[in-house]
Amino acid sequence: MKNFTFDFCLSMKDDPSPFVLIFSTLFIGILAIIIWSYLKRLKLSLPPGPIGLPLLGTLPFIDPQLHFYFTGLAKKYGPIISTYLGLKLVVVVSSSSLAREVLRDKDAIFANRDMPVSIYNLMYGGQDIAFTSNGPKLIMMRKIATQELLGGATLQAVQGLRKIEVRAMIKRVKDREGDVADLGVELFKTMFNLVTTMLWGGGMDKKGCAGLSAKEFLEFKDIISEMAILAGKPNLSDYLPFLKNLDLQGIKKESLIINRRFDGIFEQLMSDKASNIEQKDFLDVLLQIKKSGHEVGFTKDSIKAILLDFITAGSDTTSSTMEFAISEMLRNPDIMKKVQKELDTVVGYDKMVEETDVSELHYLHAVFEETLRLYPPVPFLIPHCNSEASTLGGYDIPKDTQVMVNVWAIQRDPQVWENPLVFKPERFIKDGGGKTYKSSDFTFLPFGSGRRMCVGMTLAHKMFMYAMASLLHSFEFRLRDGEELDFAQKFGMVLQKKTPLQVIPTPRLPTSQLYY
Ligand code: HEM
Repeated sequence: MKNFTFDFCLSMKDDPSPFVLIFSTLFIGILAIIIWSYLKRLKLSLPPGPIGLPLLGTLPFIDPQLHFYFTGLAKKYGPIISTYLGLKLVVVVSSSSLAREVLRDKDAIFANRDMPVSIYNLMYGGQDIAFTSNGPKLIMMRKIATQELLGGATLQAVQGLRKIEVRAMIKRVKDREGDVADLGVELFKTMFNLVTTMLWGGGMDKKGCAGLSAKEFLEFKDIISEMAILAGKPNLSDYLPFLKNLDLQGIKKESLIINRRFDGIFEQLMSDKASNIEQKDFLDVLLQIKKSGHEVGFTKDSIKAILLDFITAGSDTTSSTMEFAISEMLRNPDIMKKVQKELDTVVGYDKMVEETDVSELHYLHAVFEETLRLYPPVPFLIPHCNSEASTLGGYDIPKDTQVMVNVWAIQRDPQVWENPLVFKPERFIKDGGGKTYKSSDFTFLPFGSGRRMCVGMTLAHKMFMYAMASLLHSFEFRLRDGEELDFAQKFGMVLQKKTPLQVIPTPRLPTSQLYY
């Protein structure tokens, strides 16, 4: 042993091997990074939080169910915490006053995004709306989206499309009468079809839908869910940039595979468009803007990224909200009865729900808000990032910190909400002192607030109300014998139910013809 050590040292002295050179350079580099980040931290007054290990920070200790993890830390350290995940400083705010500071008072500073490797590879280098940095290009993209696709006038004009999709869903559920229906899949399919029809004039089962068969559609549902999980998954490459090229968890590889699946479809759609100028939909508008050489500077890839943004942001969020709402109503039959009583009064018993009925359904609207309170589909918003050094709650926040607004915790804060864990739509009824997601007190912000606020809020509201009203007016639902409701969640960029909601539907309306 003694000889071996001696020989090794001698051989190093004489002629250090490349391995030894690489190893020592790496070691010195990492040591320098650790000392540098430690000194940097010492100079600043950062929010409190767990320190973690050198280099890795708290990365080895985090629970992938981040909404539980950060809410637990807030209980220990207070409403603003900071921690290093690897080399990245992450700040999480969990009170309405701090949310106001991020999203209103310092909105212009905190409106950038911190792009994970998964999104970079999924979204064509992050050229979509959700990951474009704050600035003129973002303002222009949001303006096009709200004016051409998601604004009041356009949404009014495509009311007929919503009717087609919702009625098709009712028919599909009716066909499962007495059998098990997977409501999660049905609701997702309805939203997916609606969004894709608005985008390029075709959902599943329609000509021009890029040839998606029923089997391929189910694969797509899984892929979109997978994307949301991937995008929310802590990735070593995001937190330890020197590991980026190693892709230790395979997240980059998986993201690229998903991107290629979509890319094939988008290429097909765009070439179909070139030979078909009769239809006018969102893709036409984007292609026209690209052709006109508009200052926003759309490329083929940025158009694909925007399409993907709408498919992912638009389908899962709304359908997952509906799934949680029905689950809560199955757990609370009195609430279900109240909703159905309201439907029978407003709509009647001898016809199907029309979208024009929806504005009278105040109790169902309260169910929508209460579901968004307890199960916000985007529990930390899409993480924000600051374009310059700033402060929050009096603490220093260095430039490019990842800032997460813990909507999950804010909307369950016992100081704001009485019995916060109880599902109680009445708290949103006006004479019960109700709040609304459009109000600006920052205690209820499922769609965010400020310049990065969700652009699909009105569509989500319309679809939730119309689809839920139609389902609950048309059917009674029950679980299979001996089955229990499960409210466990899968954390990702979009929060989803862990076990899909499968129920047995029984028609409520007097004649079968109404369903077809
Ligand atoms: C219940 C349904 C929905 C919820 C709860 C929801 C919530 C959110 C939230 C919290 C954000 C991030 C806000 C922030 O980072 O500050 C967001 C962004 C976004 N949402 Fe939604 N959303 C829903 C449905 C939709 C729909 C239907 C669409 C479009 C079809 C859509 C499109 C977008 C887009 C494009 C962004 C990015 C905006 C930006 O970064 O500037 N969302 N949404």
